[in-house]
Amino acid sequence: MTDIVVVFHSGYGHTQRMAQAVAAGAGARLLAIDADGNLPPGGWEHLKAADAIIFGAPTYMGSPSWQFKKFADASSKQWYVQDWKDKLAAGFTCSSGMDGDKFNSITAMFSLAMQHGMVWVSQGLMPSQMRASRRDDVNYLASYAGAYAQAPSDAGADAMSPGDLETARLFGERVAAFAAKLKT
Ligand SMILES: Cc1cc2nc3c(=O)[nH]c(=O)nc-3n(C[C@H](O)[C@H](O)[C@H](O)COP(=O)(O)O)c2cc1C
Repeated sequence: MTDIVVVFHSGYGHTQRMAQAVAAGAGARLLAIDADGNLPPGGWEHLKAADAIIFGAPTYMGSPSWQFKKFADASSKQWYVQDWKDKLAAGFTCSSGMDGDKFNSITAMFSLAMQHGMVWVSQGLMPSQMRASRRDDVNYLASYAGAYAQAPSDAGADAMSPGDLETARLFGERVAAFAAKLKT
């Protein structure tokens, strides 16, 4: 049995819906970074025990939200003792723009994972980029390094693209499949 944690921040609920979809696919537990950038009690212990940690944050001003960055900086304690070394890592983000500099958020998560000596899992889905492709197709945003979602800035979290949420679920499944392989 693998132990996978989705640790994420969400200001307005969009990334939270993504996190729920990733967790559903991975069979993971959710660990929310709060509005002050802190984990709930026991959060660091959960991360230490995990086989895989999936990072999630909204893209704000071209990078992960400051709350996620506070969490990342706080993980320097774990870095000192290499608590997360050889765990699987992966990342996802949501923003309003079709691009919106989401890649910068994923690379911030990638760099965090590399500093911790983790092993990065890519998105692993082919992009939906044909003329016949539709917005609600899986991986319509054509990401490779992590999972993307996009939600118009005047739309609530309830109006997210079903294709983006399915992309997130499949992404979680992929991380879980690798975690299971490493356990055998
Ligand atoms: C402070 C702030 C900065 C933002 N910067 C960006 C940005 O750089 N690119 C973008 O596409 N969307 C940007 N957005 C839009 C959010 O990424 C988008 O609304 C996202 O769905 C929010 O996720 P959340 O509900 O999990 O907080 C920004 C929103 C806020 C509040």
